[in-house]
Amino acid sequence: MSAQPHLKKAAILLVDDDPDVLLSMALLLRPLVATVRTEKNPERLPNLLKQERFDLILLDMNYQSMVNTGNEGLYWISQVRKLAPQAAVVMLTAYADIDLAVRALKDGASDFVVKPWRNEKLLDSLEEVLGRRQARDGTSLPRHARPSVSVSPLIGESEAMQSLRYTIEKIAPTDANILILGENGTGKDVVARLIHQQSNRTHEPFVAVDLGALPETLFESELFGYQKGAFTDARQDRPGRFETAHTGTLFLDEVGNVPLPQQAKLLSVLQNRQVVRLGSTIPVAVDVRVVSATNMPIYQMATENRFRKDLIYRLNTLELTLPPLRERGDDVLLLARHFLTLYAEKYSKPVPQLEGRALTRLKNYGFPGNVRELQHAMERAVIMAEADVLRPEDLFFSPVETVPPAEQTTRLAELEKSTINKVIEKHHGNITKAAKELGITRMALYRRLDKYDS
Ligand SMILES: Nc1ncnc2c1ncn2[C@@H]1O[C@H](COP(=O)(O)OP(=O)(O)OP(=O)(O)O)[C@@H](O)[C@H]1O
Repeated sequence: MSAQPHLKKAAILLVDDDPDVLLSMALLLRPLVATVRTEKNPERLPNLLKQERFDLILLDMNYQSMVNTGNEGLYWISQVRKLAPQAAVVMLTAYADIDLAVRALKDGASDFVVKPWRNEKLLDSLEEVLGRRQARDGTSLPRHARPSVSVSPLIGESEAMQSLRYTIEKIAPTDANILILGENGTGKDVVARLIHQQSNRTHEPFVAVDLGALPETLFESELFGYQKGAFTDARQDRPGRFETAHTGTLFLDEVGNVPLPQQAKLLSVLQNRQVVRLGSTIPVAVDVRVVSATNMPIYQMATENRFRKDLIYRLNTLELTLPPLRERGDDVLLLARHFLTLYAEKYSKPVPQLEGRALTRLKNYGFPGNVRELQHAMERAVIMAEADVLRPEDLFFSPVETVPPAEQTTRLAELEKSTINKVIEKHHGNITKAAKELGITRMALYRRLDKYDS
């Protein structure tokens, strides 16, 4: 165990306009701290704090470019407290500024360090501040580490779901890599988080990467990190997701979308359990449990040489397949009621009742978009429902899930055309009355009729 366990996991930002101070602090801290950033110009703080989350900010009280009253320091404490309330602030002050340091403490700083500092003393102070902060708000220190990851409840009492829950309980604590298969919206993300939550790594980081949304060009820098100068925009060293997930769980979502050349790189990191940041030659050991997920037919892809078999074997020490919603029997109703209650509360509406024809419609629908589609349909129903009991018409199942876009447009146009014809027939060809019933102007109705004629 490291003598400074909190420092080891922390992300620290150093702000001082003296480059020598920044350099010597960074040299001292880098070997001991997970992430160290330095910033010369305090004006950049608001931007930096929006982009990144820090556990501790070491802030100088005086800046030469400004009036030397120490008020700049106090001003910046107040800004940090607003923009990054989770971060502890430690002030750097000159010996003569002790009164000011005391004011800084009153304004919310956690401690102060007097320049010139003694290295051991500085490290002790930072470690102590980080420890106190963790005890206070129960957050563990690395950016992504929380006592437990936030997980939606896994609802379902069908046999398939009960057996899934049992399997998760059994495999979560094993540390084996897990591949989760299943159609879109079946709950792969929820299950990945649950596995982390029930694992021995629960207090360590859970880091999720959507590989489907990651452009090929960013794959390496995002996953493996980079060293300052590795490419034009690499202004600072940055750890990748593997390093950030160190000692925790890395969730590789949409792993089936990774192109072959990147698959080789991923495989090599998983085999060697170390990453080399872009622009560096020094390997960094990483201890991560990898949970991955995909809705692609990954085994078929392997037979077609579109996915590496050896990579599958690294990922699927254990494998889970989530059943589609249409195979979960009455779970559809449990989930529907769960989402109706959830959204009724969110939108401050009464919980609509689900019975009769609406219930039948729900039971008979196939849910190609699975739980996500059901969730959206229930949210919409809560917003649109006009009575206490839902009607079948209140249940809108997205055609997007079932019909390709071109066909949808044609279908909508057909629906519109037949509705217009029916209304005109009903009014025996009286365009004024038909337009009124349709809620459009006569001109608009004529334009529609022209369009259908052409
Ligand atoms: N069993 C469940 N109980 C409650 N909510 C669920 C359940 N399964 C899924 N959900 C909810 O449905 C939505 C979709 O789930 P999730 O994102 O986990 O699916 P996914 O399989 O990862 O989808 P994709 O393949 O598109 O990434 C989420 O809002 C999730 O909270």
